[in-house]
Amino acid sequence: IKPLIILPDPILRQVSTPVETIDADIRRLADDMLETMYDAPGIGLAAIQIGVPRRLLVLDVSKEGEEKTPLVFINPKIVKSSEERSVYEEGCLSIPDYYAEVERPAAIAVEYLDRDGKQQSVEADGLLATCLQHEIDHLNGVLFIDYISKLKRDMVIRKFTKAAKTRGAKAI
Ligand SMILES: O=C(O)C[C@@H](Cc1ccccc1)[C@H](O)SCc1ccccc1
Ligand SMILES: [Zn+2]
Repeated sequence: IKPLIILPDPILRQVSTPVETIDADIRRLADDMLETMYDAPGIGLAAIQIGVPRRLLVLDVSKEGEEKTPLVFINPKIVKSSEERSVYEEGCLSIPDYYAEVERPAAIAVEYLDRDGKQQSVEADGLLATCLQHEIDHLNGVLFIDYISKLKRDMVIRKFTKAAKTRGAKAI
């Protein structure tokens, strides 16, 4: 289980670089990310959220009590987005306990490499489409609070900046 990077850490704003070779190290990183995600608990996690600026994300949108379906997306690319849009109340493991409604394309097509380095493509809608777009945003240094009003975003950043100071103080 790896420590999560929390707002306002500037690492979250980095653009992650493509994965060159899919080897045992990348597969171990993906497994570490899945373990960290399940522990949070969350339904998605991008490598940057544990401080690794690589274009790799994991997700599992299976429901409670259902068979787990962990998915690994390497160098994902959105190749199609529907005109139709949907709204979800989103959260983020890097912005704990803050939720806001975000509107995104309702359906997308994504091309990516799987954990064996095999080229894959998937058509997604519903929560999978929302989660995939949320995670791919992370790979580009974009956070879901970038879709809310500037007023609200500045309030959230101010709140987390203050908390970071007190957290730092406590550490001392
Ligand atoms: O990337 C993350 O921080 C994990 C996100 C993924 C996510 C955000 C919004 C909508 C869907 C997925 C979540 O914090 S995981 C926690 C969670 C679980 C169910 C629904 C919403 C958020
Ligand atoms: Zn997030």
